Amino acid sequence: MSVVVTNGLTKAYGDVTAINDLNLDIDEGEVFGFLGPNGAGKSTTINVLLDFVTPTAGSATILGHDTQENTREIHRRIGVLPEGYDLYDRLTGRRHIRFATATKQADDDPAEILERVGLDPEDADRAVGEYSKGMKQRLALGMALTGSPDLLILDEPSAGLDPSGIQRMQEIVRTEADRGTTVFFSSHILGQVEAVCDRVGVLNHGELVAIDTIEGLRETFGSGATVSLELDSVPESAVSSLSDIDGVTGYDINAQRLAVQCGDPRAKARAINHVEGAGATVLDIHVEEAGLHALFDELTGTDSAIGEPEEEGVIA
Ligand SMILES: Nc1ncnc2c1ncn2[C@@H]1O[C@H](COP(=O)(O)OP(=O)(O)OP(=O)(O)O)[C@@H](O)[C@H]1O
Repeated sequence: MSVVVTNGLTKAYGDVTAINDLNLDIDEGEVFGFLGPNGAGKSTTINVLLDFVTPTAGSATILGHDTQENTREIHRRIGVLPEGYDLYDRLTGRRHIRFATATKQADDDPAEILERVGLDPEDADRAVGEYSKGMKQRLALGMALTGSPDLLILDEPSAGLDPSGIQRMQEIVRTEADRGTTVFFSSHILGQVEAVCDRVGVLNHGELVAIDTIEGLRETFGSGATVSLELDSVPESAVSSLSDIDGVTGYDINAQRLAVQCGDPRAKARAINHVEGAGATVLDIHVEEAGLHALFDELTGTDSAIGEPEEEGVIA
């Protein structure tokens, strides 16, 4: 069953087209990564889905309801972790969860939810004004989880989280999906999306430039792999016609090591057979798949290495 559907969804702010003719169809239980650099239109899409912003053209449905007509019913059945959430400094974490639970007319145990997002029982009774950024983010995720939502909309869910918080958040996302919840996971961090998402839509300047699984994107955009062969010798005949092999896009020679760039997965075996056919003995093989960075740089025309935190790829 389709849970999120957009048809030609478009939103312009004056001369700026924030999203243009967006067509999405996201299934029940799917974790859908919505990936794009800053200003791509991710938050605008979420704001339109939540009916906080009126589209200029097109329409959208969530759980079969028109987003502009059945807003109340939709909001009752979804959990949202927005980018700039509002928390009340003077209220405790527990009160926030109680408030979210009451709004959804649910009966969640606040202690269970707080434990799930990794907030200690002592912190549950502290005023949120004393919380760190990561603790606030955990609480906001907990609020989104109340009422066992059919759809979770998460905007940059890892913001402010430490590595264990990120791991916990990712586990929650997968657990929710396993129980049938659809997750709309918006982020500009490649590693996050790759770690949890079944499918990815890449947004750039308001346009959906690709939509597929990560593996599918790799195949379609042919970012390929480099096969490094350690040889006993590098006969001239082994390299002279290497570029003629279907799917081989280039090569480098460094002493006895031959690195062959393959745009097509099948080219790897062809290159090895070719080299052996020319009389060389392959002593060792190392295959390096093209990084996701190259793939997304290609899709968005950005340099994802810029502003990259230690372990994450960021499109910036
Ligand atoms: N209220 C607004 N008024 C005018 N322009 C806006 C408004 N909101 C968004 N925009 C413009 O729409 C475009 C898309 O912005 P949006 O916030 O949706 O991007 P994003 O992908 O969420 O970016 P980020 O990753 O930085 O949060 C940008 O060019 C932005 O300047």
